[in-house]
Amino acid sequence: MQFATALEGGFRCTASSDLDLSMEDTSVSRRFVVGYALAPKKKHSFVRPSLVGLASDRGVDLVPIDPSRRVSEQGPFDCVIHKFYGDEWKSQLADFSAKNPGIPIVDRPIDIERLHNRITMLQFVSELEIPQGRETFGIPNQVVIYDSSALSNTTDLRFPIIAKPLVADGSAKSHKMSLVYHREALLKLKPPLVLQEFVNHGGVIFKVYVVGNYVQCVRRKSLPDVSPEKLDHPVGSVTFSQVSNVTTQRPEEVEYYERLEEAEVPPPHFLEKVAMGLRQAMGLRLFNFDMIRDSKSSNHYLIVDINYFPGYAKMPSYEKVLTDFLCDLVRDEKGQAPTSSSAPSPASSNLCKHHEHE
Ligand SMILES: Nc1ncnc2c1ncn2[C@@H]1O[C@H](COP(=O)(O)OP(=O)(O)OP(=O)(O)O)[C@@H](O)[C@H]1O
Ligand SMILES: O=P(O)(O)O[C@H]1[C@H](OP(=O)(O)O)[C@@H](OP(=O)(O)O)[C@@H](O)[C@@H](O)[C@@H]1OP(=O)(O)O
Ligand SMILES: [Mg+2]
Repeated sequence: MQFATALEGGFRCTASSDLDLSMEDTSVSRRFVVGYALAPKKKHSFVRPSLVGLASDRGVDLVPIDPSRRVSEQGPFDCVIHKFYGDEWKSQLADFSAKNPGIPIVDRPIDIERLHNRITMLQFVSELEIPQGRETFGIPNQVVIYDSSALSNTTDLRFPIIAKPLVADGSAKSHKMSLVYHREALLKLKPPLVLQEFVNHGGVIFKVYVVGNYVQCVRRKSLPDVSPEKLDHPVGSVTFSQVSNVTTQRPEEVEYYERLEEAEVPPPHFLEKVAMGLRQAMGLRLFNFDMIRDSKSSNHYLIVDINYFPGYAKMPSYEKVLTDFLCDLVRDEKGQAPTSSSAPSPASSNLCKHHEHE
């Protein structure tokens, strides 16, 4: 049974058994060290002074891991968070884990890897067994293409189609997509690809951020709808990349952004069900998913993408949400709370309490 708590636009789903847990009885005072392994760009965007400061005030020190050295020779860490790709990194973590079996690694590379392939990624959504209520969800019709010869054999899909690289490994190439208006244009694409039906959705995408049991939905810019007339597009296809990450607003887009801010977000109880279902199915605690509302049916939603360790800094109050998560993680693993630098007595420290925001 889950509970949802309204919190600054997001909500926290709490397993009922967690509700009795109290942080008041911490008997040992000590600080906790969270090691983080992130690429420079991610480190810059995520490990902001505001996060480091809040975590530190709550007894958690964020310490960088140098990926070029053995992880097991760094630290000691009470927990590791990471976003890196490749076998070398995986074997580093395996070595660390073997030597430090009690230290949580968020999350397991084997679970993260399923998000690096756009087919296995969305299989989680298709397999989710959640009683569908007023709101329903699914994924767009899609096929995987391994070979150019298969490009002429995609009669099951309706145009326009989005062609996405099969591999989603964080490289610039893996974000390069094409919106394809007609069949001849398909033949120019380079497999391996996923061809996905483009679904008109009013130009708004919902990014649903999950941090453990916490869920927050934000609206973002998306591709505009394609009218039937536009299918006669002379160009055949257009390429685009990371539309939802665009930060500059052009003057002619003022009206669009006003509408974006007013777009109705999916109901919290629905988001909670999908988010917690995915969290459980994937075994991941740090991710977001991109969801669009089908313009043809006001209650039908499609999940088009799932990202591991997304750009949390773009989420309002991310410092608090992430600090709560790290405090809970340490508490759950160690059975004790970290000690706040500003709270002299551990007994008086309830800074990591589950429901302090209520
Ligand atoms: N099936 C679809 N129908 C309509 N629009 C779509 C569809 N799939 C993707 N889009 C649009 O294309 C954008 C990019 O798609 P997607 O999220 O799969 O790419 P990505 O590069 O992995 O994104 P991210 O930046 O989130 O990692 C989405 O944000 C959305 O605007
Ligand atoms: O660029 P940002 O940090 O904001 O985060 C983006 C993140 O880039 P980074 O992890 O390399 O930083 C992307 O990861 P890769 O697919 O490239 O691995 C992907 O998760 C996007 O969806 C994130 O944007 P958001 O979905 O939150 O808008
Ligand atoms: Mg996306």
